[in-house]
Amino acid sequence: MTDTEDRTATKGGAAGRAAADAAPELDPQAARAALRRCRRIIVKIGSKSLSGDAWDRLAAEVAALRGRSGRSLVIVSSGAIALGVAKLGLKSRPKDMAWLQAAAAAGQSVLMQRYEEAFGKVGLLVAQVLLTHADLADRTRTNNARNALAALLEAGAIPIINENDAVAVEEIKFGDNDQLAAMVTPLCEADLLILLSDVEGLLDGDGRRVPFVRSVAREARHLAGASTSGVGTGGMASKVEAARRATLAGSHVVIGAAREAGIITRIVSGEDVGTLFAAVPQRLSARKHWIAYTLRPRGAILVDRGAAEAIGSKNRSILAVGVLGVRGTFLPGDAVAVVDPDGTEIARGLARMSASDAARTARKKREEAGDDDVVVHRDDLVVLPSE
Ligand SMILES: Nc1ncnc2c1ncn2[C@@H]1O[C@H](COP(=O)(O)OP(=O)(O)O)[C@@H](O)[C@H]1O
Ligand SMILES: N[C@@H](CCC(=O)OP(=O)(O)O)C(=O)O
Repeated sequence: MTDTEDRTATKGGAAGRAAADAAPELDPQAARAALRRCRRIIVKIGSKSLSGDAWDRLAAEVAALRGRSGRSLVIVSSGAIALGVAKLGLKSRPKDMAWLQAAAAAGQSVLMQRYEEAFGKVGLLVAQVLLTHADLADRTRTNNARNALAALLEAGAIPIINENDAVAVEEIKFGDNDQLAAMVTPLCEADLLILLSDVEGLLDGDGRRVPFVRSVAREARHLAGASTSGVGTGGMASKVEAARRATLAGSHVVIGAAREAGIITRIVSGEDVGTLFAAVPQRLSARKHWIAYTLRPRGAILVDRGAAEAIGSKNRSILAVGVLGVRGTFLPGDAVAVVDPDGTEIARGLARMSASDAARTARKKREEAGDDDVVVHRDDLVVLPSE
Protein backbone atom coordinates (compact mmCIF):
# COMPACT_ATOMS: atom_id res chain seq x y z
CA MET A 1 0.00 0.00 0.00
CA THR A 2 1.36 3.41 -0.88
CA ASP A 3 1.05 6.62 1.09
CA THR A 4 -1.07 8.04 -1.72
CA GLU A 5 -3.58 5.23 -1.33
CA ASP A 6 -3.53 5.83 2.39
CA ARG A 7 -4.37 9.52 2.04
CA THR A 8 -6.94 8.98 -0.69
CA ALA A 9 -8.72 6.33 1.29
CA THR A 10 -9.15 8.49 4.38
CA LYS A 11 -11.26 10.94 2.37
CA GLY A 12 -13.95 8.26 2.21
CA GLY A 13 -15.67 6.47 -0.67
CA ALA A 14 -19.33 6.61 -1.64
CA ALA A 15 -20.44 5.06 1.64
CA GLY A 16 -18.13 7.27 3.69
CA ARG A 17 -19.43 10.39 2.00
CA ALA A 18 -23.05 9.27 2.22
CA ALA A 19 -22.52 8.52 5.89
CA ALA A 20 -21.06 11.94 6.56
CA ASP A 21 -23.87 13.71 4.64
CA ALA A 22 -26.88 12.14 6.27
CA ALA A 23 -25.39 10.57 9.41
CA PRO A 24 -27.01 7.21 8.54
CA GLU A 25 -25.06 5.61 11.38
CA LEU A 26 -27.71 7.15 13.63
CA ASP A 27 -30.80 7.07 11.46
CA PRO A 28 -32.07 3.73 10.10
CA GLN A 29 -34.01 5.33 7.25
CA ALA A 30 -31.09 7.41 6.05
CA ALA A 31 -28.88 4.35 6.32
CA ARG A 32 -31.25 2.24 4.22
CA ALA A 33 -31.48 5.03 1.63
CA ALA A 34 -27.67 5.19 1.48
CA LEU A 35 -27.60 1.55 0.31
CA ARG A 36 -29.16 2.64 -2.98
CA ARG A 37 -26.03 4.65 -3.72
CA CYS A 38 -23.59 1.76 -3.14
CA ARG A 39 -21.54 0.86 -6.20
CA ARG A 40 -18.98 -1.76 -5.17
CA ILE A 41 -20.77 -4.64 -3.49
CA ILE A 42 -19.30 -7.76 -1.91
CA VAL A 43 -21.69 -10.67 -1.38
CA LYS A 44 -20.46 -13.34 1.03
CA ILE A 45 -22.43 -16.55 0.92
CA GLY A 46 -22.03 -19.25 3.56
CA SER A 47 -21.82 -23.05 3.19
CA LYS A 48 -25.31 -23.51 4.66
CA SER A 49 -26.85 -21.50 1.83
CA LEU A 50 -25.11 -23.16 -1.10
CA SER A 51 -27.29 -25.99 -2.29
CA GLY A 52 -30.05 -26.61 -4.83
CA ASP A 53 -30.68 -23.62 -7.06
CA ALA A 54 -28.68 -21.19 -4.89
CA TRP A 55 -26.13 -20.56 -7.67
CA ASP A 56 -28.81 -19.85 -10.29
CA ARG A 57 -30.61 -17.42 -7.99
CA LEU A 58 -27.35 -15.67 -7.16
CA ALA A 59 -26.42 -15.47 -10.85
CA ALA A 60 -29.80 -13.96 -11.76
CA GLU A 61 -29.47 -11.26 -9.11
CA VAL A 62 -25.88 -10.43 -9.96
CA ALA A 63 -26.75 -10.22 -13.68
CA ALA A 64 -29.64 -7.87 -12.93
CA LEU A 65 -27.64 -5.57 -10.65
CA ARG A 66 -24.24 -5.52 -12.28
CA GLY A 67 -23.30 -2.66 -14.52
CA ARG A 68 -26.38 -0.62 -13.59
CA SER A 69 -25.21 2.86 -12.64
CA GLY A 70 -21.67 1.55 -12.50
CA ARG A 71 -22.29 -1.19 -9.96
CA SER A 72 -19.76 -4.01 -9.66
CA LEU A 73 -19.99 -7.15 -7.58
CA VAL A 74 -17.51 -9.47 -5.91
CA ILE A 75 -18.46 -12.79 -4.34
CA VAL A 76 -16.82 -14.39 -1.33
CA SER A 77 -17.99 -17.98 -1.40
CA SER A 78 -17.73 -20.77 1.13
CA GLY A 79 -18.86 -24.27 0.30
CA ALA A 80 -15.68 -26.05 -0.83
CA ILE A 81 -15.41 -28.25 2.26
CA ALA A 82 -19.12 -29.15 2.32
CA LEU A 83 -19.07 -30.05 -1.39
CA GLY A 84 -15.80 -31.95 -0.98
CA VAL A 85 -17.17 -33.99 1.92
CA ALA A 86 -20.02 -35.16 -0.34
CA LYS A 87 -17.72 -35.72 -3.33
CA LEU A 88 -15.26 -37.86 -1.35
CA GLY A 89 -18.13 -39.80 0.22
CA LEU A 90 -17.20 -38.85 3.79
CA LYS A 91 -19.88 -39.32 6.46
CA SER A 92 -19.31 -35.93 8.09
CA ARG A 93 -16.99 -32.94 8.06
CA PRO A 94 -13.53 -34.30 9.01
CA LYS A 95 -11.69 -32.95 12.09
CA ASP A 96 -8.22 -33.83 10.89
CA MET A 97 -6.51 -30.90 9.09
CA ALA A 98 -5.18 -32.91 6.13
CA TRP A 99 -8.64 -34.40 5.51
CA LEU A 100 -10.28 -30.99 5.75
CA GLN A 101 -7.78 -29.72 3.22
CA ALA A 102 -8.43 -32.72 0.98
CA ALA A 103 -12.17 -32.05 1.17
CA ALA A 104 -11.63 -28.38 0.33
CA ALA A 105 -9.43 -29.24 -2.66
CA ALA A 106 -11.95 -31.78 -3.94
CA GLY A 107 -14.87 -29.43 -3.36
CA GLN A 108 -13.37 -26.18 -4.68
CA SER A 109 -13.44 -27.42 -8.28
CA VAL A 110 -17.09 -28.47 -7.90
CA LEU A 111 -17.86 -25.09 -6.35
CA MET A 112 -16.35 -23.25 -9.30
CA GLN A 113 -18.11 -25.57 -11.73
CA ARG A 114 -21.42 -24.55 -10.15
CA TYR A 115 -20.52 -20.88 -10.52
CA GLU A 116 -19.28 -21.37 -14.11
CA GLU A 117 -22.53 -23.07 -15.09
CA ALA A 118 -24.96 -20.75 -13.32
CA PHE A 119 -23.23 -17.50 -14.23
CA GLY A 120 -22.50 -18.73 -17.78
CA LYS A 121 -26.23 -19.18 -18.34
CA VAL A 122 -26.80 -15.46 -17.71
CA GLY A 123 -23.79 -14.42 -19.76
CA LEU A 124 -21.41 -13.65 -16.90
CA LEU A 125 -17.74 -14.59 -16.58
CA VAL A 126 -16.43 -15.74 -13.23
CA ALA A 127 -12.84 -15.92 -11.96
CA GLN A 128 -11.48 -17.87 -9.01
CA VAL A 129 -9.33 -16.05 -6.43
CA LEU A 130 -7.95 -18.14 -3.57
CA LEU A 131 -6.27 -16.36 -0.67
CA THR A 132 -4.69 -17.22 2.66
CA HIS A 133 -4.25 -14.90 5.59
CA ALA A 134 -0.49 -15.01 4.94
CA ASP A 135 -1.18 -13.45 1.52
CA LEU A 136 -3.10 -10.53 2.98
CA ALA A 137 -0.55 -10.06 5.78
CA ASP A 138 2.09 -9.40 3.12
CA ARG A 139 2.02 -5.93 1.54
CA THR A 140 3.31 -7.00 -1.85
CA ARG A 141 0.89 -9.89 -2.15
CA THR A 142 -1.95 -7.70 -0.89
CA ASN A 143 -1.17 -5.17 -3.60
CA ASN A 144 -1.02 -7.96 -6.20
CA ALA A 145 -4.42 -9.22 -5.07
CA ARG A 146 -5.85 -5.68 -5.17
CA ASN A 147 -4.55 -5.13 -8.71
CA ALA A 148 -5.78 -8.52 -9.93
CA LEU A 149 -9.25 -7.88 -8.47
CA ALA A 150 -9.40 -4.42 -10.03
CA ALA A 151 -8.36 -5.83 -13.43
CA LEU A 152 -10.97 -8.60 -13.20
CA LEU A 153 -13.71 -6.07 -12.47
CA GLU A 154 -12.52 -3.88 -15.33
CA ALA A 155 -12.66 -6.94 -17.60
CA GLY A 156 -16.29 -7.42 -16.55
CA ALA A 157 -15.68 -10.67 -14.66
CA ILE A 158 -17.13 -11.59 -11.26
CA PRO A 159 -14.34 -12.57 -8.85
CA ILE A 160 -15.27 -15.56 -6.68
CA ILE A 161 -13.03 -15.47 -3.62
CA ASN A 162 -12.48 -18.29 -1.16
CA GLU A 163 -9.79 -19.24 1.28
CA ASN A 164 -7.02 -21.40 -0.18
CA ASP A 165 -7.86 -24.12 2.34
CA ALA A 166 -5.54 -26.73 0.84
CA VAL A 167 -2.48 -24.84 2.09
CA ALA A 168 -3.93 -22.87 5.01
CA VAL A 169 -3.08 -24.32 8.39
CA GLU A 170 -4.16 -22.68 11.63
CA GLU A 171 -1.64 -19.82 11.83
CA ILE A 172 -2.24 -18.62 8.26
CA LYS A 173 -6.02 -19.10 8.23
CA PHE A 174 -8.56 -16.28 8.22
CA GLY A 175 -10.65 -18.16 10.74
CA ASP A 176 -13.65 -18.19 8.44
CA ASN A 177 -14.98 -16.51 5.33
CA ASP A 178 -16.83 -13.80 7.27
CA GLN A 179 -13.42 -12.49 8.36
CA LEU A 180 -12.02 -12.98 4.86
CA ALA A 181 -14.89 -10.85 3.51
CA ALA A 182 -14.19 -8.12 6.09
CA MET A 183 -10.52 -8.03 5.05
CA VAL A 184 -11.35 -7.98 1.35
CA THR A 185 -13.78 -5.03 1.85
CA PRO A 186 -11.09 -2.29 2.04
CA LEU A 187 -9.04 -4.12 -0.59
CA CYS A 188 -11.91 -3.78 -3.10
CA GLU A 189 -12.91 -0.36 -1.75
CA ALA A 190 -16.37 -1.83 -1.34
CA ASP A 191 -19.14 0.38 0.01
CA LEU A 192 -21.50 -2.50 0.82
CA LEU A 193 -20.85 -5.96 2.23
CA ILE A 194 -23.78 -8.40 2.23
CA LEU A 195 -23.40 -11.48 4.43
CA LEU A 196 -25.91 -14.09 3.24
CA SER A 197 -26.75 -16.93 5.59
CA ASP A 198 -29.59 -19.28 6.55
CA VAL A 199 -31.11 -16.76 8.98
CA GLU A 200 -32.96 -13.54 8.14
CA GLY A 201 -30.43 -11.49 10.07
CA LEU A 202 -29.27 -11.08 13.63
CA LEU A 203 -32.10 -12.36 15.83
CA ASP A 204 -32.89 -11.11 19.33
CA GLY A 205 -33.69 -13.26 22.38
CA ASP A 206 -37.29 -13.74 21.13
CA GLY A 207 -36.18 -14.80 17.65
CA ARG A 208 -37.14 -11.43 16.10
CA ARG A 209 -34.94 -9.83 13.45
CA VAL A 210 -32.88 -6.85 14.62
CA PRO A 211 -33.25 -4.42 11.69
CA PHE A 212 -30.53 -1.92 12.59
CA VAL A 213 -27.44 -2.01 14.79
CA ARG A 214 -25.92 1.27 15.98
CA SER A 215 -23.49 -0.19 18.46
CA VAL A 216 -22.13 -3.72 18.14
CA ALA A 217 -21.07 -3.70 21.79
CA ARG A 218 -24.44 -2.61 23.15
CA GLU A 219 -26.90 -4.13 20.68
CA ALA A 220 -25.37 -7.08 18.87
CA ARG A 221 -22.51 -8.91 20.52
CA HIS A 222 -24.51 -10.39 23.39
CA LEU A 223 -27.17 -11.70 20.97
CA ALA A 224 -24.67 -13.44 18.71
CA GLY A 225 -22.95 -15.32 21.52
CA ALA A 226 -20.03 -17.55 20.63
CA SER A 227 -21.99 -19.61 18.16
CA THR A 228 -20.28 -21.99 15.79
CA SER A 229 -22.48 -24.21 13.67
CA GLY A 230 -21.70 -27.70 12.37
CA VAL A 231 -21.58 -26.92 8.63
CA GLY A 232 -20.07 -23.45 8.49
CA THR A 233 -17.30 -22.35 10.77
CA GLY A 234 -18.20 -18.82 11.77
CA GLY A 235 -21.63 -18.58 13.33
CA MET A 236 -23.38 -15.28 14.05
CA ALA A 237 -20.64 -13.99 16.38
CA SER A 238 -18.22 -14.06 13.49
CA LYS A 239 -20.65 -12.23 11.20
CA VAL A 240 -21.19 -9.50 13.78
CA GLU A 241 -17.43 -9.04 14.23
CA ALA A 242 -16.92 -9.03 10.46
CA ALA A 243 -19.69 -6.41 10.20
CA ARG A 244 -18.01 -4.23 12.82
CA ARG A 245 -14.68 -4.38 11.02
CA ALA A 246 -16.14 -3.70 7.58
CA THR A 247 -18.08 -0.66 8.84
CA LEU A 248 -14.78 0.72 10.16
CA ALA A 249 -13.47 0.45 6.58
CA GLY A 250 -16.34 2.71 5.46
CA SER A 251 -18.65 0.01 4.17
CA HIS A 252 -22.26 -0.61 5.09
CA VAL A 253 -22.99 -4.21 6.04
CA VAL A 254 -26.23 -6.19 5.85
CA ILE A 255 -26.72 -9.72 7.17
CA GLY A 256 -29.58 -11.35 5.25
CA ALA A 257 -31.21 -14.65 4.31
CA ALA A 258 -29.88 -16.28 1.14
CA ARG A 259 -33.20 -18.11 0.66
CA GLU A 260 -35.31 -14.94 0.49
CA ALA A 261 -36.28 -14.21 -3.11
CA GLY A 262 -34.41 -11.25 -4.57
CA ILE A 263 -32.62 -10.57 -1.31
CA ILE A 264 -29.62 -8.75 -2.81
CA THR A 265 -31.84 -6.54 -4.96
CA ARG A 266 -34.08 -5.76 -2.00
CA ILE A 267 -31.09 -4.81 0.17
CA VAL A 268 -29.61 -2.61 -2.56
CA SER A 269 -33.04 -0.96 -3.07
CA GLY A 270 -33.02 0.14 0.57
CA GLU A 271 -35.80 -2.21 1.71
CA ASP A 272 -36.05 -3.00 5.40
CA VAL A 273 -34.69 -6.57 5.21
CA GLY A 274 -31.89 -8.23 7.16
CA THR A 275 -29.78 -6.52 9.79
CA LEU A 276 -28.02 -3.32 8.78
CA PHE A 277 -24.79 -2.02 10.30
CA ALA A 278 -24.10 1.46 8.88
CA ALA A 279 -20.63 2.55 7.77
CA VAL A 280 -18.77 4.74 10.24
CA PRO A 281 -18.38 8.29 8.88
CA GLN A 282 -14.70 8.58 9.82
CA ARG A 283 -13.49 5.46 8.14
CA LEU A 284 -9.98 4.11 8.50
CA SER A 285 -7.70 4.25 5.48
CA ALA A 286 -7.13 0.89 3.81
CA ARG A 287 -3.60 0.82 5.25
CA LYS A 288 -4.65 1.57 8.81
CA HIS A 289 -7.49 -0.94 8.54
CA TRP A 290 -4.92 -3.49 7.36
CA ILE A 291 -2.68 -2.76 10.35
CA ALA A 292 -5.54 -3.00 12.85
CA TYR A 293 -7.70 -5.77 11.41
CA THR A 294 -5.68 -7.93 9.01
CA LEU A 295 -2.24 -8.17 10.61
CA ARG A 296 -1.92 -10.31 13.70
CA PRO A 297 0.12 -8.84 16.54
CA ARG A 298 3.44 -10.57 17.18
CA GLY A 299 3.70 -9.08 20.63
CA ALA A 300 2.58 -6.22 22.82
CA ILE A 301 3.92 -2.90 24.05
CA LEU A 302 2.80 -1.94 27.54
CA VAL A 303 2.53 1.83 27.90
CA ASP A 304 2.09 4.14 30.89
CA ARG A 305 -0.93 6.41 31.38
CA GLY A 306 0.79 9.43 29.86
CA ALA A 307 1.61 7.56 26.67
CA ALA A 308 -1.88 6.02 26.52
CA GLU A 309 -3.38 9.50 26.72
CA ALA A 310 -0.95 10.96 24.19
CA ILE A 311 -1.74 8.38 21.53
CA GLY A 312 -5.45 8.30 22.33
CA SER A 313 -6.30 11.98 22.26
CA LYS A 314 -3.27 13.73 20.82
CA ASN A 315 -2.36 11.48 17.90
CA ARG A 316 1.24 11.10 19.13
CA SER A 317 3.81 8.40 18.40
CA ILE A 318 4.79 5.97 21.15
CA LEU A 319 8.14 7.04 22.58
CA ALA A 320 10.43 4.81 24.60
CA VAL A 321 9.99 7.00 27.68
CA GLY A 322 6.32 5.92 27.95
CA VAL A 323 6.98 2.20 27.53
CA LEU A 324 6.68 0.09 30.68
CA GLY A 325 7.60 -3.20 29.06
CA VAL A 326 7.14 -5.48 26.07
CA ARG A 327 5.72 -8.94 25.45
CA GLY A 328 6.56 -11.37 22.67
CA THR A 329 9.41 -11.35 20.18
CA PHE A 330 8.61 -8.88 17.45
CA LEU A 331 10.94 -7.38 14.87
CA PRO A 332 10.89 -3.92 13.23
CA GLY A 333 7.85 -3.76 10.92
CA ASP A 334 5.89 -6.39 12.83
CA ALA A 335 2.39 -5.66 14.11
CA VAL A 336 2.09 -5.10 17.85
CA ALA A 337 -0.76 -4.57 20.29
CA VAL A 338 -0.55 -1.50 22.52
CA VAL A 339 -1.77 -2.17 26.04
CA ASP A 340 -2.52 0.43 28.75
CA PRO A 341 -1.78 -0.02 32.50
CA ASP A 342 -5.26 -1.57 33.02
CA GLY A 343 -4.40 -4.34 30.57
CA THR A 344 -6.77 -2.99 27.87
CA GLU A 345 -5.62 -3.13 24.28
CA ILE A 346 -5.99 0.47 23.12
CA ALA A 347 -4.21 0.48 19.77
CA ARG A 348 -2.34 -1.52 17.18
CA GLY A 349 0.67 -0.50 15.21
CA LEU A 350 3.85 -1.47 13.42
CA ALA A 351 6.93 -1.56 15.63
CA ARG A 352 9.88 0.62 14.63
CA MET A 353 12.27 -1.51 16.69
CA SER A 354 12.55 -5.12 17.83
CA ALA A 355 11.13 -6.29 21.14
CA SER A 356 14.58 -6.54 22.72
CA ASP A 357 15.65 -3.08 21.47
CA ALA A 358 12.35 -1.57 22.65
CA ALA A 359 12.75 -3.12 26.11
CA ARG A 360 16.40 -2.00 26.39
CA THR A 361 15.71 1.54 25.14
CA ALA A 362 12.71 1.93 27.43
CA ARG A 363 14.79 0.82 30.43
CA LYS A 364 17.52 3.30 29.54
CA LYS A 365 15.04 6.17 29.07
CA ARG A 366 13.58 5.64 32.50
CA GLU A 367 17.07 5.91 34.03
CA GLU A 368 18.36 8.88 32.03
CA ALA A 369 16.44 11.63 30.29
CA GLY A 370 17.37 12.63 26.72
CA ASP A 371 16.18 12.62 23.15
CA ASP A 372 13.44 10.12 22.75
CA ASP A 373 13.22 7.12 20.48
CA VAL A 374 10.12 6.21 18.53
CA VAL A 375 8.89 2.70 19.29
CA VAL A 376 5.74 2.99 17.13
CA HIS A 377 5.37 5.97 14.81
CA ARG A 378 1.96 7.66 14.72
CA ASP A 379 1.71 7.01 10.94
CA ASP A 380 1.75 3.30 11.75
CA LEU A 381 -0.53 3.50 14.77
CA VAL A 382 -4.29 2.87 14.90
CA VAL A 383 -6.26 3.72 18.02
CA LEU A 384 -8.93 1.06 18.41
CA PRO A 385 -12.54 2.13 18.93
CA SER A 386 -13.58 1.63 22.54
CA GLU A 387 -16.32 -0.90 21.72
N1 LIG B 1 -28.61 -14.15 17.56
C1 LIG B 1 -28.54 -14.94 16.46
N2 LIG B 1 -29.25 -14.60 15.36
C2 LIG B 1 -29.21 -15.34 14.24
N3 LIG B 1 -28.47 -16.47 14.12
C3 LIG B 1 -27.75 -16.89 15.17
C4 LIG B 1 -27.74 -16.14 16.39
N4 LIG B 1 -26.92 -16.76 17.26
C5 LIG B 1 -26.45 -17.85 16.61
N5 LIG B 1 -26.91 -17.94 15.34
C6 LIG B 1 -26.57 -19.02 14.39
O1 LIG B 1 -25.71 -18.52 13.35
C7 LIG B 1 -25.92 -19.34 12.21
C8 LIG B 1 -25.37 -18.67 10.94
O2 LIG B 1 -23.96 -18.71 10.92
P1 LIG B 1 -23.12 -19.85 10.15
O3 LIG B 1 -23.48 -21.17 10.69
O4 LIG B 1 -21.68 -19.46 10.20
O5 LIG B 1 -23.69 -19.73 8.69
P2 LIG B 1 -23.04 -19.59 7.26
O6 LIG B 1 -22.68 -20.93 6.78
O7 LIG B 1 -24.17 -18.99 6.48
O8 LIG B 1 -21.86 -18.66 7.36
C9 LIG B 1 -27.40 -19.53 12.18
O9 LIG B 1 -27.79 -20.68 11.49
C10 LIG B 1 -27.78 -19.61 13.68
O10 LIG B 1 -27.90 -20.94 14.09
N1 LIG C 1 -13.27 -22.01 2.98
C1 LIG C 1 -14.33 -22.80 3.57
C2 LIG C 1 -15.36 -21.87 4.18
C3 LIG C 1 -15.41 -21.92 5.65
C4 LIG C 1 -16.47 -20.94 6.19
O1 LIG C 1 -16.17 -19.83 6.64
O2 LIG C 1 -17.75 -21.34 6.03
P1 LIG C 1 -19.07 -20.46 6.38
O3 LIG C 1 -19.09 -20.17 7.85
O4 LIG C 1 -20.18 -21.32 5.95
O5 LIG C 1 -18.97 -19.19 5.58
C5 LIG C 1 -15.06 -23.61 2.48
O6 LIG C 1 -15.06 -23.21 1.33
O7 LIG C 1 -15.63 -24.64 2.84
